[in-house]
Amino acid sequence: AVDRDLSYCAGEPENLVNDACVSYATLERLNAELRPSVQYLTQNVDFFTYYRLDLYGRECPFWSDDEGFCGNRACAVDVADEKDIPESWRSSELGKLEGPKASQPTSSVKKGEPSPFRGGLGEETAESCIFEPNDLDKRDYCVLEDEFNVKNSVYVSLVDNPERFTGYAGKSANNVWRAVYQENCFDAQPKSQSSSPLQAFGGAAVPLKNVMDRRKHEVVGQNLIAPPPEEQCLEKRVFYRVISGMHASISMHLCYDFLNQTTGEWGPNLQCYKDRLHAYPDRIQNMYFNYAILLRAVAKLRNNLKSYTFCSGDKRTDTLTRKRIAALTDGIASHPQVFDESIMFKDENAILLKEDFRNRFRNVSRLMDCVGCDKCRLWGKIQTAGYGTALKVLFEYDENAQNGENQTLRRTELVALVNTLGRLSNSLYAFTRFSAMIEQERMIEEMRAQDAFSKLDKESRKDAPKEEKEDENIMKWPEQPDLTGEESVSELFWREIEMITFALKFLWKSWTELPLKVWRIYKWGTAVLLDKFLGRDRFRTRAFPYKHALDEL
Ligand SMILES: Cc1cc2nc3c(=O)[nH]c(=O)nc-3n(C[C@H](O)[C@H](O)[C@H](O)COP(=O)(O)OP(=O)(O)OC[C@H]3O[C@@H](n4cnc5c(N)ncnc54)[C@H](O)[C@@H]3O)c2cc1C
Repeated sequence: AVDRDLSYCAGEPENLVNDACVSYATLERLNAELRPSVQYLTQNVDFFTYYRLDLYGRECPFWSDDEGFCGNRACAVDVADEKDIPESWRSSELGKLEGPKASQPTSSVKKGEPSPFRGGLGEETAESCIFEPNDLDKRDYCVLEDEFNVKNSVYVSLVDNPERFTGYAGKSANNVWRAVYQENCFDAQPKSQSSSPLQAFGGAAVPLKNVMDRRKHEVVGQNLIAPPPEEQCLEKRVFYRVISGMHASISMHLCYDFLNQTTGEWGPNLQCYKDRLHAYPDRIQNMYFNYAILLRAVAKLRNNLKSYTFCSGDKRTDTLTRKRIAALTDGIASHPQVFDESIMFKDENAILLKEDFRNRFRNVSRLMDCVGCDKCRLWGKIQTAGYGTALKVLFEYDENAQNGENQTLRRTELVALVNTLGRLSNSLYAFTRFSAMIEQERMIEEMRAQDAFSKLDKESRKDAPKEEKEDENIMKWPEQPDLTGEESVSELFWREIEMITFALKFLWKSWTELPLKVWRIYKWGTAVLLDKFLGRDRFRTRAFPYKHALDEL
């Protein structure tokens, strides 16, 4: 087990997060600075607090798992009432659309092109507010929610459905995690579509048995799949870090917002944290790594988001939302870059490797339909979409492109990206809280040990002979070096003064203690006489209270 103070946060450059260009300490500082901004966006700004998704309509494309469904109340999702949603996002508005190609004003739709929409949207509703293409763009790293699918999609308030402990566990959860990690088993030579254990996106679903046969990749021990060795290429290491960091962040949340089944109260569960994360510093490192790549992706969107249409139906709200997100992107951009994506996908296999990477990540996002708990599925989908969007921005976007050259993010992507950053920000915060609890626990244990020691010490002093204790009260003559005959007058004078002072103190002490001593001697004498009179021989063992003084004489 690694404690925070052993390997983390001691400053740069020794404590860099592997494969990122930033230390733990810097990421923690950044999080302290940016957290209020991220919290505000994800808790208070409508654009980021509602997510539209097909929560119940999609079947797991890889296996059938009828028994894996979680029936706990904590697994349920409260669906938002459409009345609470800005008008331009409602089904009635979405229903007016036909095509998938509506675009943000900054995208590459050329002037004079026919409108992609069939129905009139009303003056207040920009086309860009309602688009959500339902076909996969070749640059996408995840299979996005089809917001355009009016029939099956629902709006969910992310504030009312926080990610936390649900009790979802067992075979179903384990199967999903196992399949997610198996996406990391890249072949030696990247292939474009078919090298994934689940078959790349678009391929036929593979039965679970085949997926499970891949267990040969596993190591017996801590992780479901061994992390790729350091000598493996950066891209494969990054893939693993992203999924392991996401898993760690989910575990962090369920441990931090845990249901105490005895008291019915929600709160941090330190043992849960110890079991799942504290003992595995690599998992925590991957969580920090994810925070770094999310920060970099959001910073890269800085220019892009300046002209984004937020579609609340109210221009003032849109302007405020834009200002809020600009405060976040500017805040990140005011610090040195924390991750350098430009060094990835550079060698001769780059194109195939990137396609393989993308297909595998799409499969991870599709696996979220196999999660048997609604709440977990909701947050699983948001986070895979958030990481998918971050990867797309990192590897497909040009930071310095002019308006319109980069593909504009869909609402689903941007909401997922910012909420995933919010999740990681919370995870880092929870990590510092858990670390503080562990430190507190260590200090309490130390104090207990000290307490036990001093009790033992007291006991042994109690058993020591009384005379020794009383010796402490004896005044000792000041120690003075022997006279050599060469002392100066002033030295002799001060020696004398010291002796006189001591003698005066001694006299004072003797006089002030005299009544107490007389009382003690009187008590001792009467007790001895009484014992003698009663014929008891206890007086023989009764020590004279000033025996030591007599001994000295
Ligand atoms: C997508 C998804 C979302 C979920 N969301 C929630 C939720 O919101 N609330 C909730 O209560 N439960 C949620 N769960 C369930 C939760 O993640 C666990 O699966 C469950 O609590 C059982 O935990 P476990 O101890 O069996 O280990 P799991 O977390 O299931 O892990 C399985 C195995 O993976 C390995 N492993 C664990 N963490 C890492 C890591 N970071 N890096 C590498 N390897 C690792 C270990 O070998 C471990 O034994 C979710 C599950 C999934 C698949």
